Order: sequence, then C-alpha cells, then structure tokens
Amino acid sequence: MGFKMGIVGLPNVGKSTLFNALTRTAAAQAANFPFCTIEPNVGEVNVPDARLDTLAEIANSKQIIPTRMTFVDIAGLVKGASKGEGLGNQFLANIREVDAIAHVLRCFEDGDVTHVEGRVDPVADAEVIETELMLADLESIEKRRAGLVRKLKGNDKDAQQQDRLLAAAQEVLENGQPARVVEVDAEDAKAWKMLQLLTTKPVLYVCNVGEAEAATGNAHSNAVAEMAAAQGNSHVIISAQIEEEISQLDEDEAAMFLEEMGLSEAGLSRLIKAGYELLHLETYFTVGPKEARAWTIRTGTLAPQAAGVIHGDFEKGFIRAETIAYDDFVACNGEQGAKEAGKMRAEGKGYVVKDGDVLHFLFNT
Ligand SMILES: Nc1ncnc2c1ncn2[C@@H]1O[C@H](COP(=O)(O)OP(=O)(O)OP(=O)(O)O)[C@@H](O)[C@H]1O
Ligand SMILES: [Mg+2]
Repeated sequence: MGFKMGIVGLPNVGKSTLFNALTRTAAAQAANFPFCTIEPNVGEVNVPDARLDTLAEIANSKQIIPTRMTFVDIAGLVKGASKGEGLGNQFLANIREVDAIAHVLRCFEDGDVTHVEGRVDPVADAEVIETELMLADLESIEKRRAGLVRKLKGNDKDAQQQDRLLAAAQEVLENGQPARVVEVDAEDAKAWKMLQLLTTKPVLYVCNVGEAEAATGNAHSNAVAEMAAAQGNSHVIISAQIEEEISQLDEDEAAMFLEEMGLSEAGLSRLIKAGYELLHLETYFTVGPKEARAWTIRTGTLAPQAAGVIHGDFEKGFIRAETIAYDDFVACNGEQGAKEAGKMRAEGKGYVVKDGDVLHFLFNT
C-alpha cells in the first residue's frame, strides 16, 4: 500500500533534521543553509503501537513486525515557487505524489539559523506556503481545463465530470481558499482524488520549537495551534533538534532523556500517530507463535480487501475472517481463551474491519 507523508515547509525550518530523526539515517543532509536538500529523500518508519507488543507477549510470538509509513523530505519552498522561484515547480510535483502533508513551521528562535524571510512568524510562513500551493493548483487547473475543451465538445462523460470538479476547485481558489473546502459527493470522490490537487491534501502542522520548549510549546506554537483549529487541521509540537539527538540514543538512554525533558513520549511517535490519523488509517493484527504483525488499512475497509493487504490471493479466494477484538484477545489471554469464551466471530465478505481486530483469514487458492 505505502501511505506517504510529504515533509513540506520554507527553507531552513528543520525539515531534514526531522526527517533524519524519523528515519534514523543520515540520508538527508541537515545543514544550516537553505536548499541543502535537492532530491526528495524517502524513508520508511515503523508506526509505534503498544498493542502489538501486548499481543506478542500473550501469544509468545518470536517476531514483532510493526506496520510502516513513508515520509518524503521535500526541498524548501519559497515565495514564487509556483512561478519557478527557488527550486520551483519540480518540488511541487513531489508534493503531488504524497497522500498528506506534514507542514513544518519554524517556531524556534535562534540567531545562528537563517530564516529566509528574516523573522520568526510561523503563521505568516504557513500562509506563504499555502499561497504557493494554491497558485500552483490554479495554474494546473487552467492548463487542464484548456486541455479538456476538445473532449467536452465530443460530449465525453469523464471529461465533463473532470471539468465540473476542476471548475468547482477553481472557484474557491480564486476566492483565496484551498481546494479542500470543496464538498464532494461520494460518486465524485474518486475522480476528485485523481485530480491530485495540492491543496486537497490533508495537512498536519509541525511546530518545530526550541529544545527548552519541547514539553510546553511557546508563543509561536500557540499561534499555530489557533490557526490550525480555525482551519480544522491538527498540529503537533516537536523539537526536531531534540528528536534527532534522541534518535541516536539506545532505548534506555532515550527513555531517561525523555523523562528529563518532561516528555511522556517521543515527539516522533506523536507525529507518526497524528499522520496515521490524518490519513484515516487503522491497524489490524495477525498473531501467532511465529510472528505478531500489524497491517494498515483505510477506515471502512471490508474484510476481503483487508486480507488483500497481506496477499492478493487472500482477497481473491476469501472465505471468511476469524475475528477477535483486541480487548477480548487481551481479556481472554489469547486466541484459545477467546474461542472458549465465545469471543471469536466468523465474519464474511461484508464485514467492516475494526481498528485493533485480530484476524485470521480462511481462503481458497
Ligand atoms: N528545533 C530546533 N532548534 C534549533 N535549531 C534547529 C531546530 N530544528 C532544526 N534546527 C537547525 O536548523 C538548521 C536547518 O535545518 P534543516 O537542514 O533540517 O532545514 P530544512 O528545512 O531541511 O532546510 P532546506 O529547505 O534547506 O532543506 C540546521 O542547522 C538545524 O540544526
Ligand atoms: Mg532539507
């Protein structure tokens, strides 16, 4: 499946520092000058989920395999990017390919780190980026609508649908609003998504605060929180620099460090979980003596399609899913206990898988 979050923001706000911390690699160079990231860097991260460890312990599983999510470190965007300024359009194309945007905002004061606009104002920064994305959308809409003219004359149904959706997006964008405010019917949902408009991607604001403010936030992150709430978007508070330091420690050291900083959980875990929620993703589990494993599905996925995440044959030959809710699995101390307590259900093709379900698929090949 591979759900992708793009890390987006102005130059030098801490995107690569965050990406490095996330992927624990030095693949993305972090350095104190604008535009040090030229190619987008792609990294896979484990999605932290304490339930998986609990299941593995109960079932005595030899191996624990978390589910994963992809992050892409995208080069800094500047004012005028939609017109080719800075590193320009190429990076807008990178954003087109992601499922959601983690928008990093500089909320730390540090005279040694250059800010491209010469001041720390995350709300204004967010507007600069959003404006560029809106301009880029407008431009691509105009091009696409011009390209549809001939097909429209030929009464092509798909072209009519596309043009109608593009026109709706154009209208809100021309009024200075992102395309995500357009309300789309269920029957248009697929075509709408295929348009890949930048301002329809869900946004998570990442407030990158100074080391001392990681637990509390600061005035800048408060301002972002207010803006995000007004937009119906979410935000997380993180110090990318601390996260990078933590990512180099072993597990025990990291736990001690977090406690000293007054943090209950690494910021990265919070970020990954928030991204997972933003994408409307859920987790189901397969559990046995060999391995306990987490799998990602979209909210509302039916059992056969959930099986298809493991293997196409599971979906094609799907018969039923033996299902135990996570809480029942734990309360009954495993599969055998759940069976005896009558907590294992046989679910068919129409079953909507629930977050935390422990599943065992039966299928024909
Ligand atoms: N929370 C923080 N507090 C202080 N300094 C930070 C923090 N986060 C990042 N920095 C510093 O800011 C500088 C820029 O970071 P980084 O290279 O990650 O930015 P970037 O957004 O990837 O830039 P570019 O768009 O040029 O690729 C680095 O020197 C980094 O150490
Ligand atoms: Mg960078």
